Amino acid sequence: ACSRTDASERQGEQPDSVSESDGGQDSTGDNIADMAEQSDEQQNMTEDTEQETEGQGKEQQADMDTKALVVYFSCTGTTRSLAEYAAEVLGADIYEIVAEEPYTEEDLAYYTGGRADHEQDDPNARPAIAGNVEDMDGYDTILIGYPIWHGQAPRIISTFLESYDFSGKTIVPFCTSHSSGIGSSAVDLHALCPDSVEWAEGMRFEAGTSRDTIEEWLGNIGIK
Ligand SMILES: Cc1cc2nc3c(=O)[nH]c(=O)nc-3n(C[C@H](O)[C@H](O)[C@H](O)COP(=O)(O)O)c2cc1C
Repeated sequence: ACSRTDASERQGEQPDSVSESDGGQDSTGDNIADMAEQSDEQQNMTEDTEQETEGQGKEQQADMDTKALVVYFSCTGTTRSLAEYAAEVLGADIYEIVAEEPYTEEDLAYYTGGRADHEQDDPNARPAIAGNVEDMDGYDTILIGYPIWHGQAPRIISTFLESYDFSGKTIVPFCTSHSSGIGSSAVDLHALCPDSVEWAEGMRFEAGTSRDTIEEWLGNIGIK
């Protein structure tokens, strides 16, 4: 399931539409070294666009300066698809949270007293992450996607949120689940970040949610 090998193998399997988006090919935790290069490209594009729209109002200009990063954790690919759609729609970079110790199928079998069950039972569990986001300062909007595990975000999301300084940034949580709603899973993450973080309301999607639905959601919450 969630292994590093799987993650690197997957790179070759991604649809063309994903590799066209800025940073869409960065699906592994280890493989974001070229993000800085991509961000330069994106910066140039932003400047060009700004010149074209000069005089159309400051508010619009402010929107264009926003740089988003789509972060996700996904063991069986459900959340990944949605994260890829979001990155595509926003032209954003994408970063996969990869566990240092990959989750095996056995680890993920819930209600068996396995690894995932244990972690979710312990609010202080902080599974280690392999790799990191190199230039978190360069992003002002962070989308974070996760599967619901026993009504909550997987504890590795807590590890991620405690690993960076998100002061002054906007965080947009979204999740997938078998049937549960988002519940308190997103709001429970707020305490892990500084008060100056602006949290968007979290959103739960079902497996197989379309790109159009993701695009509509991003429009509705005003980040697209
Ligand atoms: C350990 C574990 C706990 C889960 N707990 C719930 C749950 O409480 N409610 C629910 O609807 N689905 C639950 N699921 C199902 C996942 O939320 C769902 O399959 C999700 O879409 C998987 O996302 P992924 O493919 O991106 O990993 C759980 C799955 C695992 C592995």
